[in-house]
Amino acid sequence: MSVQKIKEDVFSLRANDWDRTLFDELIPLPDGTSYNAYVVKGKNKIVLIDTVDPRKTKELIDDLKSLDLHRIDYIVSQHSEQDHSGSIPEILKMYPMAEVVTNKKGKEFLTELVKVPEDKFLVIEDMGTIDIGGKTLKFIFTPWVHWPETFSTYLEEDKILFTCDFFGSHIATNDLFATNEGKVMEAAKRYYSEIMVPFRTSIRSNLQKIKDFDFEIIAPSHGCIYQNPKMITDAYSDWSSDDVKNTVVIPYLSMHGSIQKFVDRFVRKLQEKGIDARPFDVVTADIGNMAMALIDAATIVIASPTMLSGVHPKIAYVAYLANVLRPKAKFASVIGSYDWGGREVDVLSGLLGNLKVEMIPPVLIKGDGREEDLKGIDDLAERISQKHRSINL
Ligand SMILES: Cc1cc2nc3c(=O)[nH]c(=O)nc-3n(C[C@H](O)[C@H](O)[C@H](O)COP(=O)(O)O)c2cc1C
Repeated sequence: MSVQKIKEDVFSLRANDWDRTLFDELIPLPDGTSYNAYVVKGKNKIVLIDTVDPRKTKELIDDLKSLDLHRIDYIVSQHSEQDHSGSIPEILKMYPMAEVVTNKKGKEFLTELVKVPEDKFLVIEDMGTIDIGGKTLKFIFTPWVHWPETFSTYLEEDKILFTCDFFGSHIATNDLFATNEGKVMEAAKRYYSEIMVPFRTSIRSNLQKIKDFDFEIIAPSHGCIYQNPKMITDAYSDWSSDDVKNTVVIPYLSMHGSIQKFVDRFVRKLQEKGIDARPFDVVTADIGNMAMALIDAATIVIASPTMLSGVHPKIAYVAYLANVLRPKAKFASVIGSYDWGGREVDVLSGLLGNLKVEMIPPVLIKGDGREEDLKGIDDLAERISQKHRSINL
């Protein structure tokens, strides 16, 4: 953890989690992640914006000590999830006079999740302000990025927008700012692909809402700070739009090589048609890479052997994940291999009920197929190509 100055009397207190390998016990973290708290010193009051994951509380406490803060008046909790709120009880022990600033919903969550006592809260309204002496905090409710209570804080005089999870990225780094743009945007996309992707509608309305504010810096509570906020707001506009790319994501699995053979052929046929084919062997793939590819793929094709009348359980897991992430794909299909029969397509269709996709007829092949059966794979690639052209891809 380290204290870094952002502007006069505004500090970043970042706890890098270099060694964390999984987020939410789900998405791999090739570059770790971070939990960022911020201190804003006004002439009259001192504010801590967000805290850190409980496993990093000691680092936050050391940073606060190094800043030699004799008091904290407000702990602004923009998001009640434990990786940002988990240290609040310990910080309250250090600074018992501090009030926990949050909205009504945040108060409910913090009471339940981290047991903040009832008398510690200062409940704010949307667009409410707090004057801390020469600096003004304005609270902008940005719900459902990704919980219902989430809000952002605009520091008017310094033109900084603190956004907590909104615009976050999974990266542990010593760079205060997003200077390594390629790396940070990849980390932001990985973050978006799990946390934000189901909330496209809320993201769009929150992007509209924050447009009214003249901010020069976005300071999220994961990853780097953006000195060029347009870089990340433009990416969010693109990711949350209805636009899809000329991409087919193909989660697949093969026990004896049949599906592997079909997928290899399918990928080649798609590539010949200029389509970006993205196969993911679900047994070995980084599921985060697959989630990132799902953000804006036009089509998903799931390829599985029939197993016990349905699909392989590892494919069922990925189908379930795609269904809850609700990516904006327009088309879907299935490639299957079987020996005696089953309900593979029905099972997969049942797992993908959330997706607003047009189903393209599946290709089911016995065993590893004969040459005439494999033509079905080529036909599927051609149908997908036609569908993509029909939406101008
Ligand atoms: C545990 C297990 C269960 C299976 N259940 C079915 C089934 O219910 N129906 C069927 O037609 N084939 C079933 N199969 C056969 C496979 O679907 C078939 O061999 C397929 O071609 C395997 O594809 P792969 O070579 O890509 O692994 C089963 C195979 C295994 C190993």
